[in-house]
Amino acid sequence: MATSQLLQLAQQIQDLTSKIVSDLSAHQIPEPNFTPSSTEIPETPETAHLRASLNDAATDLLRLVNGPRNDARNRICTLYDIVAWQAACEFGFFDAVPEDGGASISEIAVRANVDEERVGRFIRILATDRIFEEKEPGRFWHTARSVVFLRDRQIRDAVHYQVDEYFQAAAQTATSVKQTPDGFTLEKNPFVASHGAPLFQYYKQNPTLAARFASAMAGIGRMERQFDDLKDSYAWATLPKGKLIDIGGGNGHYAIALARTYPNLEITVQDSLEMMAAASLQDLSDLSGRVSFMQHNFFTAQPIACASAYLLRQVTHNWSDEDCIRIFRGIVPALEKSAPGTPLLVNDVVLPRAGEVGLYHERRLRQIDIMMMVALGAGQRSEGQFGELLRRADERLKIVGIHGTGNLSLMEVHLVRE
Ligand SMILES: C[S@@+](CC[C@H](N)C(=O)[O-])C[C@H]1O[C@@H](n2cnc3c(N)ncnc32)[C@H](O)[C@@H]1O
Repeated sequence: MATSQLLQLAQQIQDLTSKIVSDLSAHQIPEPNFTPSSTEIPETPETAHLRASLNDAATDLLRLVNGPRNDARNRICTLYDIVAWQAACEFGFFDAVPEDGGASISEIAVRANVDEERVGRFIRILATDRIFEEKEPGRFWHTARSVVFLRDRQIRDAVHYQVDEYFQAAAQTATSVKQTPDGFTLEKNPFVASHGAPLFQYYKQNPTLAARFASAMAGIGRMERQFDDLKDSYAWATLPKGKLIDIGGGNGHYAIALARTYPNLEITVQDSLEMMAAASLQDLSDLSGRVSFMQHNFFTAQPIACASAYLLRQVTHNWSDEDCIRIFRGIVPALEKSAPGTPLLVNDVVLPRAGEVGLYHERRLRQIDIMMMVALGAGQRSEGQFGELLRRADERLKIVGIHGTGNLSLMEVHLVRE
């Protein structure tokens, strides 16, 4: 066993990498590489766990070897990596390079409608992160790390909305903290300081950006294994007859995926008029009407009673405690009219206690917590905080189970009647 901490970390990296390689080999899956034809390591709970441990070990090794000053220099300059991402998304660099065969800076500049000088600078910093490769001077090819954004619009949108409206908002954070000594709210937060309106109102005013946001939500879900986690974390196939109501379901991408996986499910997706417009662009002909859409404001009483279940996916983290209480209360009358034990399923991050999970995993959860603070003056919550909000909404609302193994948990809440 290695005696130095650096060698111990290197040994952990060796052991974890050997496990990954042997698992790939056992399943006859090729190792990933940087070429566009490379496949990714499949997303399973086991690979997610190995990856998190490897990230913890490799990042600690780099932190120690780089040292605090060198590491700080690298970190503060990631801001300029984001600037290059912003240009690449905004001006379509990913589409400007064909999948087979490269493109010169001048060709990319024409397609992107940006001058060659700036295109070259932006694309060269991306290439230092293996996003594009300059195989010949002035000529770039896709890599595995760039071609994904050419092939997958939703994944690109997931990057684009972050480096655009969210990045602008994030820059206002410290200023906004000084202006709000009592804390952030939906009306007073960095996003509002930057864009002049709360997030969902801003999207109401900008339908194109609203459609990009809906597409980004689907993309983010597929950047992790969120659908698989949702699919596997509840016995959807055994839900009794009746509608599953996906409250704040966006353009219905999760409802559609669930309905395609579970032929027993009939789902109504509720959201704003703008999201209904984005939803109507999708081809649902294979679902025989099992997914329907209705406009509904979740701050008003739930209009569908006697459902098989109610789902709130990635909704609560957008709202303050008081607003979450209003959302929960809106569902209570419908739960009262539904069969006893009808679940309210809250699918969101449940923050871990200190030391409960590795730093890599906790950091990813806390990044979203800060994102919610910046964008909505809201945040993620622990199990205790959720329990307290539910109790304040209605004493009878109780968490009866917490399911799932991924970043998001599925809390099963019942209206417990004596
Ligand atoms: C973070 S997104 C989550 C969407 C979807 N559930 C998912 O998991 O991808 C939050 C959703 O809440 C919707 N929303 C915001 N305010 C709402 C309201 N008052 N009534 C209904 N939906 C609302 C937004 O339009 C958005 O689609």
